[in-house]
Amino acid sequence: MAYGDFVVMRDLDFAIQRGDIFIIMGGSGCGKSTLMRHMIGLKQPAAGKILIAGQSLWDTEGATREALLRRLGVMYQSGALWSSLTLAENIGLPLQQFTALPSKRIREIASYKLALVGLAGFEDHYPAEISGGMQKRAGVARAMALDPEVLFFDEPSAGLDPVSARRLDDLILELRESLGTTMVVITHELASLLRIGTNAIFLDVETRTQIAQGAPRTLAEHCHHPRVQAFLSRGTTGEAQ
Ligand SMILES: Nc1ncnc2c1ncn2[C@@H]1O[C@H](COP(=O)(O)OP(=O)(O)OP(=O)(O)O)[C@@H](O)[C@H]1O
Repeated sequence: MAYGDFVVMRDLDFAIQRGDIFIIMGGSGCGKSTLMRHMIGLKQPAAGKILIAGQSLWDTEGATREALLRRLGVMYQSGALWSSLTLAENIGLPLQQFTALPSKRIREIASYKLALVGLAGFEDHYPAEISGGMQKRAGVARAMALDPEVLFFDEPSAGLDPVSARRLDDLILELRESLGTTMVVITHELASLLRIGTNAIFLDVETRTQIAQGAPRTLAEHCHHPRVQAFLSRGTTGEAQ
């Protein structure tokens, strides 16, 4: 992965299995967001391939590429909600854009998605009328609008109090359990990543490559690399920020 001549990371090689809660770990500026941008089709790798269900994302185009990208959903830090739209309208927007469903059906799907994230009855609220934790959950509902097989989260609990952050983790676990959605999560939150992560990679800013791979709890116990250990054994509020 590179920006011009600046190589952010090289020799990355990992696989995410269906149903994984896959954590992208590493210190500030190592390239976590950049990696996510590559995986969701926003940035092309300088070298190498990203395969989704065996198809190379950056070697496809047109309808094939669109179909691949439709399998992915993204929940950004802010939840990326439009403040001038109600929650139901926010969730309906991708459905309006990408399907030919009638508006009554779109409204029903929006209600269903809101119920999934514990926001039944909040269809006609505006984002500013609900709490930060609820906004994040509405953001998850929006990311789920088109029933993605893989859901990406960039620092989902940033800015949340510990109780709301834990509820968001519970939601990630529940959705994985009930819908089988694969989750890819960038997070610094140690308690969270140890609790929910089933697999992970650690990106090392010094060597500019991955230096550990595996379940976070296993890495915490068995990985002896000093920088991985330092990351996984710090207090719950991170020095690695
Ligand atoms: N658009 C860009 N152009 C040039 N360099 C960039 C660009 N975006 C990020 N970088 C650089 O690439 C490196 C990786 O950045 P990135 O944001 O992916 O890291 P990160 O691990 O997500 O960081 P953080 O944990 O602070 O969010 C950094 O050195 C950053 O300055």
